[in-house]
Amino acid sequence: MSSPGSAAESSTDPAPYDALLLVSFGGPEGPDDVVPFLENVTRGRGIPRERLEQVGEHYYLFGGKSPINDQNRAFLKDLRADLAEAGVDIPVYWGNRNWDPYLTDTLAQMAADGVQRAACFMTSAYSSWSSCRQYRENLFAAVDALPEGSPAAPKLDKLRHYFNHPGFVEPVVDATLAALAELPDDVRDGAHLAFVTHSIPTQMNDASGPPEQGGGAYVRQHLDVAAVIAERVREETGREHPHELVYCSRSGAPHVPWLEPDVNDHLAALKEQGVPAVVMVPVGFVSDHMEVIYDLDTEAMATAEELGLPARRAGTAGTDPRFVRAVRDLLLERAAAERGEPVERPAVGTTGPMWDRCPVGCCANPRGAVPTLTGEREPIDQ
Ligand SMILES: CC1=C(CCC(=O)O)c2cc3nc(cc4[nH]c(cc5[nH]c(cc1n2)c(C)c5CCC(=O)O)c(CCC(=O)O)c4C)C(CCC(=O)O)=C3C
Ligand SMILES: [Fe+2]
Repeated sequence: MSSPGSAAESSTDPAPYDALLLVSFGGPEGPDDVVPFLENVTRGRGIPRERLEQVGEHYYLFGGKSPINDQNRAFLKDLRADLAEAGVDIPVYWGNRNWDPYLTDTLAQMAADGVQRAACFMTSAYSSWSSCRQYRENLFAAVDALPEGSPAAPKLDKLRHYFNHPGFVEPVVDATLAALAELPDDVRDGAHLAFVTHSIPTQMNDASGPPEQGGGAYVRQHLDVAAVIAERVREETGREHPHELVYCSRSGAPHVPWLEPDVNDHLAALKEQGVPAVVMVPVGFVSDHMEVIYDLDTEAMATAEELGLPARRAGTAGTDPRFVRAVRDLLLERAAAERGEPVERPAVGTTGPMWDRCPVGCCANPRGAVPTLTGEREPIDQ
């Protein structure tokens, strides 16, 4: 952790950055948006039609509206307030991969506003093609889509991965403690912690992280942070709750291997083993978007109920002030680093602070090379 008076905390200077860009996934805002949104997400992906119809139903169950855009609006509001209060003078923009405001429109606006160099914060904390590199491809495509003769696009940098930043982890520790506290007294002590993240194809996990580290970064990063949270929970409760990493939201064709076990199968296995209760900790997600409110709160909770397994779901980092502040800290840390000043890089667990620029070939696209921005060499193919 940085101490008072450290370079990272005393400076409020965002230079060389003159803008911050929140990069997210996007989601439908009403029933008419659901099909076009799903088409945007799955273009060229070979996801079975039945799966798409099912996922459409998840959205219709919530009025055709994903919570993710409102969550990003709330985050932006708090982030702008945090920056203003700390005296960090910088505009904050927002662009999505799959829905309005689209990154292409946001980049055009930033160019028109004369932004020279922007730091990008992604609402996705871990390494993998889906959770990191694909956003970097989206940034390239957004810049590439600027019409001929329009003002030059800003230079873009991605703020480092924050899955192991204390500002992301500590809110999840507290949320886990709160969920444990909600369990009935007679089952709490024996409860397991089921850390949940988005399943991805095993091949995508194998290709995650820098090639010279042998891949598997997606799972490794989750295991690292899960161990940290479980240990922090042990410190706070004086009791060790066994923990596992499990997965939700598998899509893709059945013959393609994805990361397992699925959270629902895991709940059944826990019941079978005589485990008295479980807390699901959606450590792979930064806010309570559709994967959380459908796949966990609706589906997995129904599974737990059927099994007669007492279960609670821990909250996500969301708009916790510590998480909002982490964005400010990451911005100022990177700004100082870019100015050549010494910086402290807070990180928990065993992985250590992540790089500022993704190495060449990091998180390879399973479908072949696509140019990206914000890496060590850009724009690059793999
Ligand atoms: C790792 C990961 C994250 C976490 C990191 C991050 O946050 O980025 C994430 C987030 C999200 N995924 C989301 C929605 C969807 N993801 C899909 C499909 C897929 N996700 C994948 C991976 C991930 N996804 C993969 C490998 C696919 C298969 C197709 C492909 O290779 O791309 C599909 C298609 C239907 C289906 O098959 O489920 C939908 C609708 C939403 C919005 C939720 C809302 O609306 O509230 C969010 C935040
Ligand atoms: Fe997804």
